[in-house]
Amino acid sequence: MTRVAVNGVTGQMGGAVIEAATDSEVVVGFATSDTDTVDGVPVVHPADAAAALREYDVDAVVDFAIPDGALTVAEACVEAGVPMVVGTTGFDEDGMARLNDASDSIPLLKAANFSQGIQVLQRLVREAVGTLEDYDLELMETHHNRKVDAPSGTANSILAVIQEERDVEPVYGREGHAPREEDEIGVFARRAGDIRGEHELVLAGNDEVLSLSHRAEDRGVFAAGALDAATWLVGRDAGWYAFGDVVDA
Ligand SMILES: NC(=O)C1=CN([C@@H]2O[C@H](COP(=O)(O)OP(=O)(O)OC[C@H]3O[C@@H](n4cnc5c(N)ncnc54)[C@H](OP(=O)(O)O)[C@@H]3O)[C@@H](O)[C@H]2O)C=CC1
Ligand SMILES: O=C(O)C1=N[C@H](C(=O)O)C[C@H](O)C1
Repeated sequence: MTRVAVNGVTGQMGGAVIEAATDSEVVVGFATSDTDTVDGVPVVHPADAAAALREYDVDAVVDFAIPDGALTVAEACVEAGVPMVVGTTGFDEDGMARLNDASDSIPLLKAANFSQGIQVLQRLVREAVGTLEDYDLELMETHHNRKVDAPSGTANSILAVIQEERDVEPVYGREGHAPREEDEIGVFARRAGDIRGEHELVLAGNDEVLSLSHRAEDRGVFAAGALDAATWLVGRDAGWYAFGDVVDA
């Protein structure tokens, strides 16, 4: 059984990871709030993460927190020589560079979305955008009202795939007199209720519309994917890995 530490253990995804851990064992969690345990899992402050990784003999860290917290724990993973699965989204350029630096020393796998459906959606997006070359593109995502980053990490990763196929400029919402330019892609983020995560790419020609969409119905899908990634990552060489490496394995 993989011995896992969960960063962001007091959060929505932290709880989902504890619940999904049947083939692995969550032995410790990290969070800043003054909480001793979550579902029987001891909670340690991220500042003490390196010592805890050793004390609890952790095989891999699964992270769903905030960028600053993820970076603190990435540095602890480097210090303790423990692989890390990063699920947190919303890193800036400097944060991404620091994760990259960490991956020089430890195996680090980062994914904006740990569902298998999104992996397939990314392939379909590439094919559709590459084939329907002159169709207008619009990208939409919807999440729960507690999500802090926008657009979602998944929407940004879909946009990155699109931009590998086509030279389009994102326009983040429209207001007032805003006619559509030929080379633009509208990107829209909605926040409401407890929606787990919905993504849709619309490709519109003059007489037809193709819509590619995905809806996560339970956080357990992300938690299970991240735990699979953690088990897969143990024993790998230091480096940067993607969820596709796990799904294709
Ligand atoms: N890749 C994927 O498949 C998915 C990614 N996500 C991403 O995961 C992240 C978390 O989402 P969610 O669980 O909904 O968010 P929550 O707000 O519910 O949880 C965030 C957690 O981070 C903790 N935290 C805050 N500051 C720090 C810190 N400095 N160090 C360590 N932990 C800290 C919080 O606890 P405390 O305040 O006690 O420190 C809390 O436990 C988001 O970036 C989200 O986009 C979400 C779902 C799927
Ligand atoms: O915050 C969330 O909830 C989610 N975040 C990820 C993202 O930003 O893409 C993945 C998923 O959509 C849920």
